Amino acid sequence: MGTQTRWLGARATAIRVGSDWNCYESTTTTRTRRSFSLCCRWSPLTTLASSMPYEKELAAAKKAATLAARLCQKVQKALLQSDVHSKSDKSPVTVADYGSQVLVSLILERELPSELFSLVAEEDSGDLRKESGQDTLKCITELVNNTLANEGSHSFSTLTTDDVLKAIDNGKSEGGPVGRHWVLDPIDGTKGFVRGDQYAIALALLHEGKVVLGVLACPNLPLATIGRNQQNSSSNEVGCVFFAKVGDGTYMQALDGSTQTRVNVSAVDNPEEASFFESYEAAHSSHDLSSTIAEKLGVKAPPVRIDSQAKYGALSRGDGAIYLRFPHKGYREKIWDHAAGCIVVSEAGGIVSDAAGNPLDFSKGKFLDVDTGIIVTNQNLMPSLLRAVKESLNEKASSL
Ligand SMILES: Nc1ncnc2c1ncn2[C@@H]1O[C@H](COP(=O)(O)OS(=O)(=O)O)[C@@H](OP(=O)(O)O)[C@H]1O
Ligand SMILES: [Mg+2]
Repeated sequence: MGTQTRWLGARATAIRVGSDWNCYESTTTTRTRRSFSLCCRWSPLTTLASSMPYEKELAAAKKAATLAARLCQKVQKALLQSDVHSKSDKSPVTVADYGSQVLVSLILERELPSELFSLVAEEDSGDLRKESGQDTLKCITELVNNTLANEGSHSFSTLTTDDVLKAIDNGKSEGGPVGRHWVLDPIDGTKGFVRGDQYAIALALLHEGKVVLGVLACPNLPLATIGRNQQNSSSNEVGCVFFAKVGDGTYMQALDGSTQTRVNVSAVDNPEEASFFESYEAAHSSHDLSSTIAEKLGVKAPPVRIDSQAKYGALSRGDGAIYLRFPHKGYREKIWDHAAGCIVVSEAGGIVSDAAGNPLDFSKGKFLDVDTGIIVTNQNLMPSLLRAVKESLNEKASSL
């Protein structure tokens, strides 16, 4: 099928590529692509479905994150200490972090060919371009080629090391308030990944500074539940994908592709019945402060500590009702550590805010300017949680 064009008036053009109609709005300064749904009166129903807002983008993001998760699973199984390299900030980074970023970058570009592609991602190719990085680069290239071949992605010819470097460097975008930007943490919770614990492939799309879709692939997260009720669960199956797009709710399915189920945050309104998540690593979030807040609020259960945005996924399906994150002074949160988790929780009915109750602002580039910390809970508990946070922070400040 060829490309067809229809003029919709002075400012808009609908272009059909294959079976999809897309709407392009022209202004004097920009030409932005918009999803095209009910206004497309001549579209057949099948076309209408595929042009629902962000539908194609969500399908591409799920495909990319799932394939990246396969690669990560393979590496985590085989992980030996010698596979762990050190970035300049000394955090462990493995071939899987890079490999995951390559796959997501290639798949998004391949699946959404008409997009102006912008990706804000955690890894860069600097270390791999050095003499000392050549063996790692070869290893990543082989890993990505094997993953693509095993998953039957015949549409990719064998990648060279240069293709791999280019795909990694696709992630150099700075983001910002204008246009569309994909946001990727190829392995969120690298320390958990290296430890054999929880991690996530976290992918989100920003449109005009707002998160409009998010996918969290959590290869080690139990399908049933984690935390307080885990011991009652009958299934040992692990591997979940959470996904959400704006206005459409949050869904979860097994990483191996079971039917999707809609999920909702816990409706608990009594803090005594609530449990809370926090970072596994005390260096990433003050466990002391969380425990003061939880005590003030009346939470009885001990904290559930898991790595990565798997915390947002677990909270979106009601495994726990609260997530507290208080990084130590001077740390600046990155958008890729929260964008996907944020929409997964908010579309499931939860609230994500900074410690002062302000929504997170993803429009400022790579960093989030958060006031003190990030708190997540349901609508019922948020007012009392905000009070407990405020009191605890005041007490902490006056004790210094
Ligand atoms: N000092 C400090 N303070 C706060 N946060 C930090 C800090 N250092 C790192 N990070 C970021 O934390 C990401 C890991 O997520 P979590 O903190 O939720 O998980 S963990 O339990 O601590 O592993 C982790 O994500 P990845 O780097 O993708 O693993 C970091 O972006
Ligand atoms: Mg991260």
